[in-house]
Amino acid sequence: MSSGLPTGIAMAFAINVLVSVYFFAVYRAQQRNQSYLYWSVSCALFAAGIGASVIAHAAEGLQAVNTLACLLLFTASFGLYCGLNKFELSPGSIKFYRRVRSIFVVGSAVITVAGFYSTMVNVVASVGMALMFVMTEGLFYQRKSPYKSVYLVLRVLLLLHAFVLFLQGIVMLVQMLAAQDSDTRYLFNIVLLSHLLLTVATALVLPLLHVMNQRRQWQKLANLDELTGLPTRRAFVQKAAKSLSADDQTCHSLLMVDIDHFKQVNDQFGHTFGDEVLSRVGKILAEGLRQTDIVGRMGGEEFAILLPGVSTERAQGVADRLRHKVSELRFKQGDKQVTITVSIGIAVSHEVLYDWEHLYSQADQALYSAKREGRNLVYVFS
Ligand SMILES: Nc1nc2c(ncn2[C@@H]2O[C@H](COP(=O)(O)OP(=O)(O)OP(=O)(O)O)[C@@H](O)[C@H]2O)c(=O)[nH]1
Repeated sequence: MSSGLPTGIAMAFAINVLVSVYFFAVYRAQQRNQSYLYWSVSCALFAAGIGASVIAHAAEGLQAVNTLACLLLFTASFGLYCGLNKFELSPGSIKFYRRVRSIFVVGSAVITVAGFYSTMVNVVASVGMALMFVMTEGLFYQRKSPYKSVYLVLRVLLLLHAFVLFLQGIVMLVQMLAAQDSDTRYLFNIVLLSHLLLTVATALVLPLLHVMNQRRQWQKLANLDELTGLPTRRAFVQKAAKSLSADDQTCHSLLMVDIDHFKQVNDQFGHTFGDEVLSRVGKILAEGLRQTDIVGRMGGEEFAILLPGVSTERAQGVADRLRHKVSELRFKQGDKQVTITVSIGIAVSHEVLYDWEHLYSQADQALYSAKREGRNLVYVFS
């Protein structure tokens, strides 16, 4: 061994032990998220595999230890796959997992058998691990994620490591066939280096991504109304104002929808019944809208719908359809059937960069007129 090799090995060993302990600590802190446990075990196995291969090299002839080292390293690469397969940001399909598990079982058997042919075992292990890293990279393939660029770092490192492992396997095979014994330590150092980069990247990137994703989900939940699952007033106003300020639409229609005599509904049938009414009306309003339309619960029994690029006539048609659909709802209360109605006020912006407050106030006035005129009506602000 050159003087550089033991240093590289010692570093790889130490870093894998450290990262293993670190992942285990994160596993305990992160409500026992299994991905971290897999990665912790995977790093511990890498460290053990590195240790075993050092022993096998130091004492020539310990072929069984060399085989054990290969098995440990191969299992470690499978552990990395398993952790990412369970990671909420890159969940793999069960079918794909079963295939990879079969490859792992077959690969382990082949390594064990190849262990009887001294050098062959290193070739098989190198190629097997390369395959495992390619499979792991496959977990990100075509996956939609808001953190694509961060994942790109991991993907590149996974493929790079797979490539150098594969190269190492090929070089060892050629040497074996040519019965040569030239120096391949430079390649081994490159393998160690690329693995080191991968280990450090997973240790830094994955927990960070996890926290970022959790924060994103909490934000999403905070923007949704618990009862109806629709955006809250704040979230709706934010989205609507953004949509209004976009200059690619010529007009926007805002519909303010309010359940009629909802206080009576609550008083007569109870708050739980009132909640069910709100929930079902929310569903009806959200149904059949386009992707660009925005619906939200403004509070109490009031909802709002913004229809970008929709003129007065079409908005009136949508409002009439919704009003009709709500009036067709049937709520069971004992042996009675209860029906409800809604009033809708419409305001339409005919200018680009129409002010949100302005539009909202006009739709509210139209809604007030609909209520005043007898309810169960659609009224357009004029
Ligand atoms: N069940 C239930 N009731 C709610 C909720 N939020 C607000 N309310 C009730 O909604 C009712 C609104 O009553 P009002 O503002 O007087 O309106 P209304 O009775 O519908 O009368 P009009 O709008 O004029 O037809 C109140 O009784 C509130 O307590 C909720 O989340 N669940």
